[in-house]
Amino acid sequence: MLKAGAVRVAGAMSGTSLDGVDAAVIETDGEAIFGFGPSRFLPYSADQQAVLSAALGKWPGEDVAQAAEIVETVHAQALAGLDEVALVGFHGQTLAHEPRGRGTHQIGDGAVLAEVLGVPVVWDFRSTDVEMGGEGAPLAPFYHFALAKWIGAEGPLAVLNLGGVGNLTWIDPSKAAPEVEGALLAFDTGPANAPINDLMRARRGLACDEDGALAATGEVDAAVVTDFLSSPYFYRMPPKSLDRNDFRSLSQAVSRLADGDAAATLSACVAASVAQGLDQCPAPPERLLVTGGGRHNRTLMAMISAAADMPVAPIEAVGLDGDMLEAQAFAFLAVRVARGLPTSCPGTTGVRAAVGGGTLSKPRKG
Ligand SMILES: Nc1ncnc2c1ncn2[C@@H]1O[C@H](COP(=O)(O)OP(=O)(O)OP(=O)(O)O)[C@@H](O)[C@H]1O
Ligand SMILES: CC(=O)N[C@H]1[C@@H]2OC[C@@H](O2)[C@@H](O)[C@@H]1O[C@H](C)C(=O)O
Repeated sequence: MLKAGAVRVAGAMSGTSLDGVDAAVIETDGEAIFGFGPSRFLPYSADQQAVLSAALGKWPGEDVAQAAEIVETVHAQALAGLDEVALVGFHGQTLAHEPRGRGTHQIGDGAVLAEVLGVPVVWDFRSTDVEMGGEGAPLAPFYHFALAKWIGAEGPLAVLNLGGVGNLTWIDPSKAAPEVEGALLAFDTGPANAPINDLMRARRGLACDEDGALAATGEVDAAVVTDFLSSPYFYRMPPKSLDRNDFRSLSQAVSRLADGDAAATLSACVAASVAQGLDQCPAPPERLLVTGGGRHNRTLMAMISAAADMPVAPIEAVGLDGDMLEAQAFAFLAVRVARGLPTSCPGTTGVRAAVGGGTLSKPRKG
């Protein structure tokens, strides 16, 4: 039985690591969470990944039709039959992100998906925020706020997502709503899995440093970490956001290192940027809960625990699913858009005022 006011809604996310599509169902009214439904991960094939990878960095007007079709098809497959839902939140695939320049570009047409699934779809979540002077990212923080309430947190806590890029949300759960001043501060911490994956692909032909096994064998080159931390990005006050391939020079910086040392050094850079991010929080969080694929990397997690001055744990410690959090977030945000509630605010994206992004596309009848 659905709680009064709640809807069953699916969300889907194709992240910056280009591994595939996460899809998950939750029950929510866009403010509180009432329950979690089924979830599914559908990987891209190597050929599909190659097409998506080649499309990275492209902007509207450039030919990305083949990549967009892949994104729409794999999402349709991941969402079809997942559960009976009233609404879908569809993030799409980010190809390029330059909020202070050319904007933000996600591919995948929500109107097409609405027709295929026969369900209303909310999509294009980031453009309005950027048009209103915001970073357009991160957007999961409003969901993190609802999760903090769900787990009954009382003091400030932080959620770290280790995807292709890392992002951190500081939450004061004593506030009444996410858009209230002082409830949230959120920003991208720096590169996370993307440079590690790129190294593994180039040196070993592998998708990632499984469990951090390679990094565990290496020595950290401290000079590379120090140089990385001197980037102006780390001195910018949050909110702030990154494109997947910002910090491309980091790959160059480890090119002369042996494989294990390079993996250890990249992981240490990620941990150092997380520590830097924690220092930019308004007050020390009581704990750091880690979500996203990087929490499976034991070496990276150990480095983050050593660098952070607080308990660090995968988000499973509070009964949540760290592999599906972002898909759930876009389900939650879809309901907020449908209800006309904001999805970002000055504390999460630097937008001028709280704003709701997203386009609602309904399937044609008949
Ligand atoms: N067992 C593992 N060991 C090491 N790394 C892992 C493991 N499992 C997943 N990962 C890393 O997590 C990545 C996937 O994480 P996730 O799905 O959170 O990223 P994403 O959603 O694509 O990115 P983003 O949050 O930036 O959009 C993989 O590409 C890999 O680097
Ligand atoms: C532009 C874009 O797609 N950014 C992603 C990316 O992946 C992680 C980090 O960079 C975060 O800012 C964001 O995704 C999550 C889901 C967010 O918006 O909260």
